[in-house]
Amino acid sequence: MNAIEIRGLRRDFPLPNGERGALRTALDGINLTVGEGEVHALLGPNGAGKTTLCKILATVLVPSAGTARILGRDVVTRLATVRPLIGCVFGGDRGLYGRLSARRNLHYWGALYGVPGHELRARAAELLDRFGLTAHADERVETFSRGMKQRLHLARGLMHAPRVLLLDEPTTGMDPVSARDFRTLIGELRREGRSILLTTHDMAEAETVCDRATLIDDGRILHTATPRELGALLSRHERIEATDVPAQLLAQMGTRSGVTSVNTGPDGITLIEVTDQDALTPVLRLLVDAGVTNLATTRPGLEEVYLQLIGDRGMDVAS
Ligand SMILES: Nc1ncnc2c1ncn2[C@@H]1O[C@H](COP(=O)(O)OP(=O)(O)OP(=O)(O)O)[C@@H](O)[C@H]1O
Repeated sequence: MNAIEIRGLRRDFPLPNGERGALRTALDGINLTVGEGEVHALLGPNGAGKTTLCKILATVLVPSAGTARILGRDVVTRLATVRPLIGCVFGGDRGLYGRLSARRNLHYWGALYGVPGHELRARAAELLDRFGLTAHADERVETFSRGMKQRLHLARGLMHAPRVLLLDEPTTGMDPVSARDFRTLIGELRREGRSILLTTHDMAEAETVCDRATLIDDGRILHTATPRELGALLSRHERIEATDVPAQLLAQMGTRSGVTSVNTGPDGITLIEVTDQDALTPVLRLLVDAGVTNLATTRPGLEEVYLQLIGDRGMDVAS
């Protein structure tokens, strides 16, 4: 059974200042499957429809058409059975009570999600520890930094140990160390068998943590594939990065069949593109025979694919 199964999903909103009956289509016939135990990244520019999709899966918004199922249960018709299966982290200030302590917030949400009374304390303490919040556990949440609130959001989403996690930009506002810890956490959650749908603007994050990624733009899916397959979409070429390549060899390299380009940047790194795997091995051998040991083969990463397919609208490319 799939963790998430979406068929022909559509969501229209009335245009805020539009004519009566005028609609904006936020999701336009989405089909998407997330397997059990899969970490799936949803990538797209501002306004692409990511949050709308997460909200429908979280049962807080109904679709205009189409269906969405969580572990086989329809999110509209079987709402009560879906809710205990999902943990949602939407960030921002919603969902946390500023005047309560972090611990009391977790007790409150755990109780709401049906965690038995005798387990609440232990579960909250474990999660506070896991997210580095134990030292502040009894302080009011309104005194927390944005990053601390974001970590508390994650803890809240895990209180009832949901099988499916919906994370909408979970690392926004986190410092780099917390963001790195977050990636480790995703790995742990995957090993526990949980399935995760994660929206992010951070390509490096998506590339490191996800099994597959879906690129979404203007309410439509452009591609779903592993980061490596997406890289291959852009280029059938293999690339070699090498440093300290002798000038004579560089000249020789440029005339070899199967080599499409040779460029050395100001940092001294030479990028050699070859047509396919067959052309790769002899070029690598030439480099090694010439004493070049600092070598790596690469394919375009998610960020390059994203920029090529979608452009830099709403994209955090600096990270
Ligand atoms: N309640 C609403 N009423 C009207 N239009 C809405 C509503 N919610 C979303 N939209 C519109 O639907 C489209 C998709 O919005 P959504 O928030 O899902 O995008 P997103 O991909 O999450 O963007 P971001 O990366 O900025 O969070 C946008 O054009 C948005 O303006």
